[in-house]
Amino acid sequence: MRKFFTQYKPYYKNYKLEIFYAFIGIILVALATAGTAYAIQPLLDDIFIKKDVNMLYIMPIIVVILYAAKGFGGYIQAYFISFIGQDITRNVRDKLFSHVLKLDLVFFQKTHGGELVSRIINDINRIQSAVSNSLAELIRESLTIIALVSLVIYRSPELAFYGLVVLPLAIYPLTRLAKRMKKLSFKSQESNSDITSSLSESFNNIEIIKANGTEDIEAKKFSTLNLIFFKYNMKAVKTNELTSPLMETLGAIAFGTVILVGGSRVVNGELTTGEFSSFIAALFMLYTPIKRISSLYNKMQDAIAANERINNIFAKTAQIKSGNITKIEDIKSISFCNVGLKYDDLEALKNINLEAKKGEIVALVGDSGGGKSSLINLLVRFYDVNSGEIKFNNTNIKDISLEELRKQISIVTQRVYIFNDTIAANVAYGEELNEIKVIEALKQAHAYEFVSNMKLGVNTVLDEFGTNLSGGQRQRIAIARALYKNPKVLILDEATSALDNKSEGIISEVIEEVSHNRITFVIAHRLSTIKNATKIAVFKSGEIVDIGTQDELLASSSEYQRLYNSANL
Ligand SMILES: Nc1ncnc2c1ncn2[C@@H]1O[C@H](COP(=O)(O)OP(=O)(O)OP(=O)(O)O)[C@@H](O)[C@H]1O
Repeated sequence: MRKFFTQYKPYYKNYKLEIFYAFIGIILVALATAGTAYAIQPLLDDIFIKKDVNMLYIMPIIVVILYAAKGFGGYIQAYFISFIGQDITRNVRDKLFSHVLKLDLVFFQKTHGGELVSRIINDINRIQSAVSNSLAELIRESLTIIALVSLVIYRSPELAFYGLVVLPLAIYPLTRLAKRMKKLSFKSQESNSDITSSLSESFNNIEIIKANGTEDIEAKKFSTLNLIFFKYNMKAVKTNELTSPLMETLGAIAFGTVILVGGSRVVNGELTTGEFSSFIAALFMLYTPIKRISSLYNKMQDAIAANERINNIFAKTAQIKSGNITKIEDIKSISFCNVGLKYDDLEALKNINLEAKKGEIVALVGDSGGGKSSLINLLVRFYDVNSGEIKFNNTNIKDISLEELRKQISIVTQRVYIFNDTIAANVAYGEELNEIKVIEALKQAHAYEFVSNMKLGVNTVLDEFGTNLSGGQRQRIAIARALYKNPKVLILDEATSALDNKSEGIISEVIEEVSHNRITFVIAHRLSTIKNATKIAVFKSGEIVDIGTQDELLASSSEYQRLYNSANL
């Protein structure tokens, strides 16, 4: 628990004023609570026994003041404490999201999106009450305990001893319960993120689920996870709720002893009824904050477990480090020199040697799994080479800053990413929006004709999946987006494979038209897309087996002939 608060201590520095106000609230509540117990003595002794009429008028006013002070204190404390908690979690959530976004692509491939959502939303929510409400309650209840214990001792040190002696006995079972709570909280949180993952997977794959009629199977899978979650939660409830009966039983033992000892003092006339009643009231009141603190301690375990999960993500760092070169004026050539790439144990690329010059279209072809996309992964540094090097002009790719590298490269993949925004905003994504430039890019991508026929033109709003466009149109919007930033390197990875012949023909034309002032890489299964490539690299099992123009390869490469013949079946 100390580790938890040490971690969040720096945040509290930003809330000095809020903490001050909250503290005033806390003190008001603690003093008013002890004051209420204190007031019982004059109430009984002065009004009921001594029949003091003045007190009859003073006491109601005192009671109202005490309760009003307690209510007001509670209100300002609740407001400022919530403010601190909400603001800290807002900051941590921002920090975690931007940290996650900067992690390597491999992290996202290995971590389920739903799990990340669960950590950023649910786990951080769990921390919220710990850094604010629970901490404040802890302080408030501790102060209340101090005030009430002082009163109890002041009333009768002997009775106080009998009333409080059982408390140390509670420490061992309470710490056992807390340990168990932490374990269960961890499991419940893991199980919660399994549920979120399962949900996001189902919604992302809804088409395939419906097409295969697997709704019931998916619902059953979900139900199993949901049941596990329920069981962990119930185990946690069972553990947490044990605190209360444990404390009540111990409290009752203490109470019984006090009645026995204190009662006989009253009978003997050593203690007034008022003093005894005030003592009993304070003792009663004392057990409530003690009970609350022990259950708070259990709740804190939930936050500590959530915090560990969050810290696990904060501890992850990107392995792909940015270089120092922040500006590349021109890219005249890109060369792969003896490049090798491994994904864990799988050797995806071996001894790759390839050069692409400005103005060239370099096509990458070969069987599925041959390593073409892996080469592109290296070019945008989604992964780093395991051997050899990639050079931009004469500079190692690792020396260029990631921001600059990715600014100079545009990539169009088979899957088109559309944002729920206007066509113009989709084309200018990540750059400043300039309508003239948008239209220019759309024209280059042969997309302006259909866009200008739409009622709102470039201001037409697209939905997230671009469902109001055809496949070929979506693809051309993606190409326009790629061209908008006027990249020095253009990559088209299977950009034509989902298109009909006419759309594919248009895109082949586009590729040729836009390739003059840059380096273009094209991956295509349809060899017609790349017939005009300057050179074609033929991939097989992670190696380039042949390089040449279409005509050269048709004449000399058996692998290319095989691909060509099977593509033209
Ligand atoms: N992120 C990854 N993690 C682990 N293995 C991968 C990853 N990406 C690709 N692979 C593996 O590396 C090998 C090369 O894959 P790659 O995607 O580069 O082939 P490709 O030629 O682009 O195939 P396709 O034409 O089907 O897209 C394959 O065996 C593939 O399973």
